Amino acid sequence: MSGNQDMSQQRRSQGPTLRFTKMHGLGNDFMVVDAISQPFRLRPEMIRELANRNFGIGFDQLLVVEPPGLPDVDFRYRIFNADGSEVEQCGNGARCFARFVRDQRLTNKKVIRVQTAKGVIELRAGREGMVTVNMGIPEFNPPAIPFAADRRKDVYTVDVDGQTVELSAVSMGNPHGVLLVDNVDTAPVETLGPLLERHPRFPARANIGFLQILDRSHARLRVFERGSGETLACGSGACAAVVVGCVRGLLDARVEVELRGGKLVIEWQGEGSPVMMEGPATSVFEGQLRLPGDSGGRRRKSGRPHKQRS
Ligand SMILES: N[C@@H](CCC[C@H](N)C(=O)O)C(=O)O
Repeated sequence: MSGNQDMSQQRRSQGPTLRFTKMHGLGNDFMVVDAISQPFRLRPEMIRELANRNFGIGFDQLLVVEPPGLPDVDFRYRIFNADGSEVEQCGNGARCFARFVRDQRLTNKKVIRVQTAKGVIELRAGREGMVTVNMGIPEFNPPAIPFAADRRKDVYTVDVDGQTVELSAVSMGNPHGVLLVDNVDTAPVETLGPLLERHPRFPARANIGFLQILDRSHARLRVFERGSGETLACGSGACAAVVVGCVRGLLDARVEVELRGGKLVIEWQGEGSPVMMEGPATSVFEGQLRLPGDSGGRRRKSGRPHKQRS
């Protein structure tokens, strides 16, 4: 067999090539895949391998762009956590999604409607890489979050690890628990975060936010994300935290939220209104990888720096 034949046989057994873009919103990082112009299907164990920061590409979430399944919608937006679980919402990802579909010329619209697992959200591309997302109306009804409680309350007491903590629960399309803390730098994110993420009162698990209020329009936040661990920023977590702060009478309608990776502006006019989130979306590089022909073996990856467009 010649060297060329040898190589092409090896390529076939290694499977197809997948193009992707690495992006982030305030350090919450993503692998973004266009599943409109290339075939795409990954099993959870392969997503876990790709998310691995040592042996894979490394990301908090995988975002997949698909054709819409509804009228009057531009795309379908699918989100997978680093642990391979598919979820309903990702705010920082939504801003990157808007930038990606415009950079890749999948649309030239400035206002983009996307179908998520929990309804339609609207993304508005602004200047200098900024994107505003209408994140929808928050849901406080316990079964809809889902959170185990016999009636809705602004604050619940939860027993965890031999102690009682107070938290608020809300869905931004995905489930969130929010705890008020005096200082995010010393908050027990690494210890309470994973315990509350998997607490039996959150039957679908939850993202756990630790909120420090500075004044009525400024807050700091750290989030231990369901299925990904603590991230540098969580967009839906920032929305959940502001909504909780408003409901508890501690925050005004427009709040600047400082996360470990940077700042988001969140606006909420109160019950029955949608939450608006504004922040940046950044492309880091484009790459391609060869998927294994059969299952989850190691893969080669290559990347080239991405030219930023604002
Ligand atoms: N980083 C995201 C949230 C991603 C999904 C989340 N981990 C979940 O499981 O619900 C954001 O910016 O909102």
